[in-house]
Amino acid sequence: MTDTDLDAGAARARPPAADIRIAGCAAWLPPRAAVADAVAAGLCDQALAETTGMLSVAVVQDEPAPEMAARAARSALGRSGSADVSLILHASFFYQGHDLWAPASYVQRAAVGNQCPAMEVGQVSNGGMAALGLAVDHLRAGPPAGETGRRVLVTTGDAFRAPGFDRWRSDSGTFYGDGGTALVLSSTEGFARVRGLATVSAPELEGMHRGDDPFGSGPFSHRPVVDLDACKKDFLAGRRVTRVIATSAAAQDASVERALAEAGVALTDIDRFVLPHMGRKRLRAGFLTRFGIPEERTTWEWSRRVGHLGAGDQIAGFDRLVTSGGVGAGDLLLWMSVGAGFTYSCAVVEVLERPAWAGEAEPG
Ligand SMILES: CCC(=O)NCCNC(=O)CCNC(=O)[C@H](O)C(C)(C)COP(=O)(O)O
Repeated sequence: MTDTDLDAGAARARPPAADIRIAGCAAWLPPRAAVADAVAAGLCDQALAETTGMLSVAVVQDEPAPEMAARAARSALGRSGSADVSLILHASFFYQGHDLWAPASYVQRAAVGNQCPAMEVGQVSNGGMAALGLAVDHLRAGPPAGETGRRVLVTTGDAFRAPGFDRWRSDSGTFYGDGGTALVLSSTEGFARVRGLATVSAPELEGMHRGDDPFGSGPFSHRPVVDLDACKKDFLAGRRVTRVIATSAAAQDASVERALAEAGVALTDIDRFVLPHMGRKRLRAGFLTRFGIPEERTTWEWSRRVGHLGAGDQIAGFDRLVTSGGVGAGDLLLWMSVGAGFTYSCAVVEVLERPAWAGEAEPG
């Protein structure tokens, strides 16, 4: 794909979002493990810890990933005032607890108990935003005859457990946390609304997360622990990293431009930024410096204590801002996301009112 194609893609801005609302949100996060303790235990390198600026990550003991998602879903549905949904989308990207099984159906049985379609969305770290995009398109299609409106439940859930994953070293520059998140979207009512949303792909970068590995015969057939640095080293060996960064930046810029255009706002109109839970070096390189975003206008002070929740960073960050009372009526939020592939999503969310349950967040 050439930049020209990307430009053409950027030019094909979607029609303005119908009035798609956010009716509920929640996150279920386990207790935190301090980075300093991981360094002291030799699990994490001191120098890397310093460049990331991370202070802790959420580490689950026993709960499976889909159970954390179901707990968040029950909370979000309760906050939304109804368990009525016409579609369930569950996004994740690591092991969900069984080799061949339907985690979205687990979430549906455990948290909803209805018969609507329930399916999984896989777009690695962009999975939550990809599910949001599919939900918005589903809601824009309008309710079937005789119905006044529709609602969609989006959940995410990941637990980055050993031995297959090393939350400190599998993807250096990003420390991984465990947790579940949930978002309830509605075509009729809610405390916030999606003003714009865009996703742009750069498939020429997909090799970065497989490197020179041949396709395997089963999980972990090349190495016992995920090692994204090894794949990235192979991928970059045959390429100019400046070209890789330029391709990545062009697609990310297109997603931001399209979302802002759909919302009819400028970057300078944004009040708060909900960003991926990467370490500070990556956050600066990919977001803060590139887009001139002040750190204090982001969720960093909180996300540096949570870690990268797989597909759930943006929903978790939004939930944090709402439940902590950090946002109110009229605030414009920009949700920004990137996933291996690569795919880049961006959403403009306007807070219409502070919901009655806002301010429930526990400290930290
Ligand atoms: C695998 C989980 C996932 O989907 N993560 C999101 C995609 N990964 C990233 O954005 C990682 C950070 N960025 C990159 O790797 C860039 O593309 C670079 C520019 C290739 C190298 O960045 P660095 O390793 O130096 O931080």
